[in-house]
Amino acid sequence: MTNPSEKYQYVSSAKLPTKLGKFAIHGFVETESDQEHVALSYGEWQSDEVVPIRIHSECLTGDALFSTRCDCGAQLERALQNIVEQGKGVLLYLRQEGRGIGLLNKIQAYKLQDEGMDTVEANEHLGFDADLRDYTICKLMLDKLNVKHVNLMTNNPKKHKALIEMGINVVERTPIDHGITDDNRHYIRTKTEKLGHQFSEQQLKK
Ligand SMILES: Nc1nc2c(ncn2[C@@H]2O[C@H](COP(=O)(O)OP(=O)(O)OP(=O)(O)O)[C@@H](O)[C@H]2O)c(=O)[nH]1
Ligand SMILES: [Zn+2]
Repeated sequence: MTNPSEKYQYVSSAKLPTKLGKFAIHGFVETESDQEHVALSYGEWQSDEVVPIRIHSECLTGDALFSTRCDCGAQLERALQNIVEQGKGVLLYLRQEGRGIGLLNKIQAYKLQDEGMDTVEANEHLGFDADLRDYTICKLMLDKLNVKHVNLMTNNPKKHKALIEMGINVVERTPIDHGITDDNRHYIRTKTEKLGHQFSEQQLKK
């Protein structure tokens, strides 16, 4: 098995003041593809402390353009707020747009959804698996930030499993069920029924 540190490199860090608080930003690159990823960190910790973390997959439409087709923008904001409220934490922002199919393919998938398919059917119609994401780089990012024990903010059991397999101690999982709207209720139900995300019926009815 290839050592993750040969596939990915840490590049640099800088201050990142935001409207939510004063973070630092850390840049990483996949050496073969030149794909760039970033981590945001807030506060300080020792390696034996449990650190709240969010692994967030890029969603240009939701994160930056206020789309309510999905819950990404609300989850991103809530995760950063949680980190600031707890005084420490890390956001791994992975450039895996469209669950790994890329932005323009995601827009093609959206069109198919406008015509009646769900997110999984649309991906498959375009010739992709439902979810192409790879979380290997998280290990290098967390090692670099001295994080070994985490409280993971997610509803996605695949992220939980991936961290455990790479030797990260997932002490706790915090659900992140913000941003459910009438526009994305069907999208979230598909995630629950076909991709294994953990939303309760009560959350889906909100
Ligand atoms: N292919 C595809 N990707 C989508 C679609 N809607 C959102 N995405 C992408 O889905 C990714 C977010 O994944 P989600 O399944 O919403 O959530 P998650 O990251 O698995 O789980 P959480 O940690 O609970 O948020 C982002 O990369 C989005 O760009 C869609 O309709 N089709
Ligand atoms: Zn999204």
